[in-house]
Order: sequence, then C-alpha cells, then structure tokens
Amino acid sequence: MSRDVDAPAAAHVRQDVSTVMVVGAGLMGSGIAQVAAQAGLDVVLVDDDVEALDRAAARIADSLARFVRSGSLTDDEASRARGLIVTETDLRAGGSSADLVIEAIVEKLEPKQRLFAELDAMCAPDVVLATNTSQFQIGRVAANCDRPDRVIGMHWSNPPQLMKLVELVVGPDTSSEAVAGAIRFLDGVDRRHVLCLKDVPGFISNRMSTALFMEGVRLVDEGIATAEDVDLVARLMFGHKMGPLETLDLAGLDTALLVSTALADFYGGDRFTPPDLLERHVAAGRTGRKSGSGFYEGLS
Ligand SMILES: CC(=O)CC(=O)SCCNC(=O)CCNC(=O)[C@H](O)C(C)(C)COP(=O)(O)OP(=O)(O)OC[C@H]1O[C@@H](n2cnc3c(N)ncnc32)[C@H](O)[C@@H]1OP(=O)(O)O
Ligand SMILES: NC(=O)C1=CN([C@@H]2O[C@H](COP(=O)(O)OP(=O)(O)OC[C@H]3O[C@@H](n4cnc5c(N)ncnc54)[C@H](O)[C@@H]3O)[C@@H](O)[C@H]2O)C=CC1
Repeated sequence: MSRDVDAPAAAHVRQDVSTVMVVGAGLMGSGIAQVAAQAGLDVVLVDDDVEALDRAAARIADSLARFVRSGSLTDDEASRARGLIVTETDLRAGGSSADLVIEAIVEKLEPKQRLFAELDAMCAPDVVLATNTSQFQIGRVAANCDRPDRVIGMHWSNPPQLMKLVELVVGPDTSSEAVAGAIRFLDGVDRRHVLCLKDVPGFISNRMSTALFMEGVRLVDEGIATAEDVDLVARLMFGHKMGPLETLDLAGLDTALLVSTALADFYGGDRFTPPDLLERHVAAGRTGRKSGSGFYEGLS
C-alpha cells in the first residue's frame, strides 16, 4: 500500500531507556519505580507532596527487604536498586534527562492533562510519555500535547513489584514506534504485556475487574453476604488469589471509586455503578490498606 503523500512521517521514538521518570509516588508510582530500579535503570521519582515521597521511600525499602528475606534479591542487589532511585518534588529535575516518562498521579483528568502539557514542553521530542491511568482514554490524556503519537497507556497491575502483567493501551494517534518502544522497555523490566487495541475507557482489565468488584460490593451492601464470604467464593470457586473486596482494599477504595464512577458515567447501565457502601467507606476515610481499614480492619 502506498503511503499518503500528505501524511506526516512517523516521528522518531527513543527506543533505548536508561533513565525513567515516574511522576506520582503513591502505591503505583513507588512500585513502578522499584521495578525499573531492580532492572538496573536510573529512576527519578517525582511527587508534588514531600510526605508522599517519604512514604514511597519507606514502601520501597520495605518491599526490597521482603525480596531479600525471601531470597529473590541479595543485600547488594537491594541496595543497588535503592541507590538508583532519586526522589524529587520538581518535575524539571527529571524532565531533561528522562528517556521515558511514566505518569502515575491521581485518577483525575484535568491534573493528568495539565501534567502531560508540562511534560510535552520539557521532555526531548523523541521521548514516549506513558500514562498508568486505570480507565481514561489515552486520546483525552494527550489532549494538550503536541506529541499524541508518542503518548501511550501503560497500565500496570497492583502491586507492580509482584504482578507480571502490564496492559498497553493504544491511543487514536499512538504510533507503532511508540508501541514498540514501550514493549522493549517492558521486556527489559521482565514484564509481560497485553495490547488494548482500541482507546476505550477501562481498557481490557478494568472493564472486567470493575464489573466484578462492584458486584461484590453490591452483594455486601444489600446484606446478601459478608465480605469474607464474597471473597471466599472468588478464592475457592473461581480460584482467584484474592477476592474482590480484598483486592479493593489493596488497590485503594478512593481510586476504585474514581474509576467506577468514570466508567459508569461513560457506559451507563448498572454494571460499573459504585454502590453506596463504597462511597460511605471513602467518605469515612476507610480507603483500604493505605489508611489501615476498608472492607476489613487492621490492614497494613
Ligand atoms: C485499579 C487498577 O487499575 C487495576 C489493578 O491493579 S486492580 C488489582 C490487581 N491486582 C490483583 O488482583 C492482585 C491479586 N492478588 C495477588 O495476585 C496476590 O494476592 C499478591 C501477588 C498480591 C500477593 O500474593 P499472596 O501469595 O496472596 O500474598 P502473600 O502471602 O502476602 O505474599 C507472597 C509473598 O510475596 C511477598 N510480598 C508481598 N508483598 C510484597 C511486596 N510489596 N514486595 C515484595 N514482596 C512482597 C510476601 O512477603 C510473600 O513472601 P514469602 O512467600 O517469602 O513469604
Ligand atoms: N491503585 C491501583 O491499584 C492502581 C492504580 N492505577 C492508577 O495509577 C494512578 C495512581 O494511583 P495510586 O498510586 O493508587 O494513587 P495514590 O493516591 O496512591 O498516589 C497518587 C500520587 O500522585 C501524587 N500527585 C497527585 N497529583 C500530582 C501532580 N500533579 N504531580 C505530581 N504528583 C502528583 C499524589 O501526591 C500521590 O502521592 C491512578 O491513575 C490510578 O488510577 C493503575 C493501576 C492500579
């Protein structure tokens, strides 16, 4: 097939990554930063909240120590990984040196769009900007960028340190070179990928999981089952490693509420609608492991 003479040539995309900037040092950003550092990459981990950076450093140290205890890492490997991560509150600290950026800030569209415009202005033109959004369409996240062909969804599973699957989401303008660069990076950090071929909210995984998670919450909210029994059905009948309510406590009820609300708004119907119980827990600050309680008590 001959190429349309008016079509712009595909922009060059940097394929070799030695420095990664991860923006957002919460549950996901800290885990992604750790995975990259364990693979020997330099990491600049940025958050606008200095306390979030302190919590991230503690979480990473704890996780590395667990890997040492289980024999998957030596002491030297753990301290090398820790030494490869620099924490910063200023985006510009990593903007000029990054070969790849992975955004993992709060699941709200405007802050993500603002951040992508800033990243677009400060990063080298051949750098891919990836978003770890749970459900926003990539075209919307990239709306204020001059490089939508170099923006991609890179949706990690929680906890990134343990989960091997990452979902790549192809936006309406994402180039095949950007997809190839993202795959090369994921291969290098020992992660498998799946490709979501259309830019739909929730992609593959969160259309599947949110429907299940919200149905689990609804069963509890309607007084039909306890959280324990809903989770036991998932574990023993379906063979899942964790039940839906345990997984929500792991992922963060606040993030899950943002995700389910956005999916319910987009798709309509009931399948993604957050039950009142989820809203009540979030309003009461019961956001799961990150706050110590959620569907279960005494979490850490
Ligand atoms: C919201 C979104 O957009 C999308 C999402 O991500 S939704 C969430 C998706 N994730 C899931 O569904 C997770 C489902 N759960 C699981 O796969 C597993 O339960 C799990 C991998 C999280 C933990 O595995 P497990 O066997 O159930 O738990 P557990 O026994 O506590 O841990 C197993 C080992 O990992 C270690 N471990 C646990 N967390 C760790 C961490 N953060 N870092 C390092 N090691 C860790 C433990 O110390 C333990 O080591 P030993 O075997 O040496 O004792
Ligand atoms: N929690 C989960 O299980 C999963 C979450 N995700 C997605 O990853 C992203 C992050 O989620 P979590 O880590 O759970 O959230 P979190 O709430 O733990 O962390 C978000 C961090 O981003 C920081 N932040 C917010 N705005 C910022 C900005 N403009 N610049 C720099 N830092 C900023 C906050 O201070 C906070 O530390 C969201 O898009 C979420 O939907 C994706 C997969 C799984």
